[in-house]
Amino acid sequence: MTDSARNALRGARRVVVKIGTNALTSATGRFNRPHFDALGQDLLWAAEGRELVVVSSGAIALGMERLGLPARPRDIPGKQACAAVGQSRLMQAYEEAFGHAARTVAQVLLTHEDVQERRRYLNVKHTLDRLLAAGVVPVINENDTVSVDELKFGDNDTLASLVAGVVEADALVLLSDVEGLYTADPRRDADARLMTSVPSVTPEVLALAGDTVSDVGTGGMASKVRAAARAAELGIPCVITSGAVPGRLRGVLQGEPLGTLFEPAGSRRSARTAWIAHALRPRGRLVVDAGAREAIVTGKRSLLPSGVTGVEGEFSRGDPVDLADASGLVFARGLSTYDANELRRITGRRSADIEAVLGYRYLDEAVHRDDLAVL
Ligand SMILES: Nc1ncnc2c1ncn2[C@@H]1O[C@H](COP(=O)(O)OP(=O)(O)O)[C@@H](O)[C@H]1O
Ligand SMILES: N[C@@H](CCC(=O)OP(=O)(O)O)C(=O)O
Repeated sequence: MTDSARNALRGARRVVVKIGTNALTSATGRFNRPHFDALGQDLLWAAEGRELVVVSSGAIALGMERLGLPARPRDIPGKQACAAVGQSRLMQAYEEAFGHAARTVAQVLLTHEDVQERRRYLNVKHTLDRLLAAGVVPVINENDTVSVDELKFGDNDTLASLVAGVVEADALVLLSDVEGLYTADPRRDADARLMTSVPSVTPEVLALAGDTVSDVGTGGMASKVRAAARAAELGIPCVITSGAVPGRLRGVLQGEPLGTLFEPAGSRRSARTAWIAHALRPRGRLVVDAGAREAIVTGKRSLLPSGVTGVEGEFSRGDPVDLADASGLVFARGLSTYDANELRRITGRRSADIEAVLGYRYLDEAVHRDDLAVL
């Protein structure tokens, strides 16, 4: 499997590359321009004959430097102000790196809501598709200046994996300041060994990755492993490797055994199912009986009101809801056909009774199969 996944990387036509703050800055947190220029060469190489999407961090670090701040601000407005200053510096650097080769870049700033709401998700997808068709390299970052805490992706590793799903990428490469996932944090443990491949992300694998120890990065290795797991689940191979060593990206896309490869799960889930499973925040929860759970998980059927035993939370039509069994275990996520009050009134009823109870009927299903993702 590892060999075929490495070969798949060589054949990848649409690639998402995430560049972490640590890959752009020196140990003192300053923008490392010579290093960025070398990285730019790798990116240009990657963009040749492929569709390349860059997800780049660095706005806050570059803004901090320009504003002369000694440490990363802890408060949200402080971070937002740094990002506003740093983002234009960051784009200027990408403009120059790609401009030398007459390649065009585009700035795309996203918040969680942009991939949470179906209409906006499609807007993002269509825009990115159009940019790629025109040979443009989108450079994406979180829209730090407008996003508030609850809306934040939290880290650009998550954003990159969501973007990989949105554009249905063939490969995701996360560039950090380490060679990949080690058996322990290599900064703290000299005996830590590099894992060359991860067939599936188990709780043991997740436990290897610590939180960030640097002042400039936010996600740490743990967020990279989670992002890699999400990509793998979408059927997208993901490699974590070093952006600090020139040529690593090139080598990975040539199928060389570099970094840590997270092997893709067998089948590729449809973009829509992936969006429901991963990009949405549930607004409520439907508790279902054992028969309904069985029908959904094994029979790949819709959820009917007759199988619903409880409705928790307040949500509107079309909102994402978790589906839980009687023990509280969440096993699926979907879009509710009815709002919470409507569902409470038709809970346990046959679909044929919906109209008599509500006076109208949208669909027979509480959650339609097409709007359901089993987790
Ligand atoms: N098991 C591990 N393997 C590799 N790196 C680890 C591990 N656990 C913790 N880390 C730390 O995670 C850091 C990378 O995360 P982060 O600082 O968020 O980088 P970035 O800015 O690239 O997103 C590494 O420098 C390393 O010290
Ligand atoms: N959006 C922020 C980066 C957030 C982030 O995830 O940083 P990192 O962990 O370095 O990838 C910025 O541009 O500074």
